[in-house]
Amino acid sequence: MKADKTIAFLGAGNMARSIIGGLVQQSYPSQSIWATARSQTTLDKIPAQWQIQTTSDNKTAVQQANIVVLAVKPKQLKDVLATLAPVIVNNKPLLVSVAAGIPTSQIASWAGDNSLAVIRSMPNTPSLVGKGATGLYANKHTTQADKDFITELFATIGNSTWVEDEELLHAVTAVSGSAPAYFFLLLESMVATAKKMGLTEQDAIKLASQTAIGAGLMAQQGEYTVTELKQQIMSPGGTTEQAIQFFEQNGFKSLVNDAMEACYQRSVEMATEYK
Ligand SMILES: NC(=O)C1=CN([C@@H]2O[C@H](COP(=O)(O)OP(=O)(O)OC[C@H]3O[C@@H](n4cnc5c(N)ncnc54)[C@H](O)[C@@H]3O)[C@@H](O)[C@H]2O)C=CC1
Ligand SMILES: O=C(O)[C@@H]1CCC=N1
Repeated sequence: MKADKTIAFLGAGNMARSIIGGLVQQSYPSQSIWATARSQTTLDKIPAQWQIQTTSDNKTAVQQANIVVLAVKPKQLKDVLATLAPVIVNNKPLLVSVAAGIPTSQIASWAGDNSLAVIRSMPNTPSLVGKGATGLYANKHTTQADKDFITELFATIGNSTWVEDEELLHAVTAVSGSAPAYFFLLLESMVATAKKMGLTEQDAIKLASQTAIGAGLMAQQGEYTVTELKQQIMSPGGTTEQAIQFFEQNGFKSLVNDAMEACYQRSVEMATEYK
């Protein structure tokens, strides 16, 4: 990609570090990446070999930036933007929020100008290993060039999906933003049982995580539906059938549905919680 823009990440926490790590590994010029945090302890978690620019002063980072990635917690965003409003209104960087729930209109308003270009994203932590899945929405003040750059940016760390209706980002949060944790929960449970069955933790993780990667790749190929892929493993009278029947008869699908609905509803709530 044309790496000609300076990007400032405000809030160098888990999500920002996942995206930055992905960008650095894909050779985005490290001198064009800034990351901020209030404490030095947080900044120290950024690997020194990334050689990016760090500061505890958001204003210093924003002043250099063409793109400002808002990566603090949703409840911190209002105060962060209020303090930076004068420099944002003056420099008009493209704002890219990763914050769950908070609408683009709210972000522009907190930043002091309703006509600011704001892109709202919902990435996920596998961005760190180049396998991120990101949902994107652009407000009407964003140019096609802004959208193209952000598409390319997220393409360096995985794939991305634009939605035309901002409300759909709540669903993206339930399907991919929060979802690595669902798979980690499943792996955690599988590894615990594998250990009871006699495997070492290391072998169990090696087997189960490779299985997760393989299943994901097959689903992504799209040659068969996920239902067909599931059925291909279920030999009649065999072992898989026992496990799948147990899952399905004991409410697995409704459990997944209810968990995702809870995630979605929390995202909706967060849209108004921090006004
Ligand atoms: N963790 C995840 O998997 C995902 C997180 N998100 C969103 O990313 C955002 C950040 O989440 P995490 O990285 O998980 O949280 P985090 O707590 O790891 O990171 C937030 C960082 O912001 C820093 N910070 C707090 N106040 C600040 C200020 N005034 N100026 C500069 N830095 C400040 C904190 O030191 C902290 O390191 C949230 O808005 C969340 O909704 C979105 C998608 C996935
Ligand atoms: O749990 C959260 O609120 C954030 C948003 C998506 C993933 N983590």
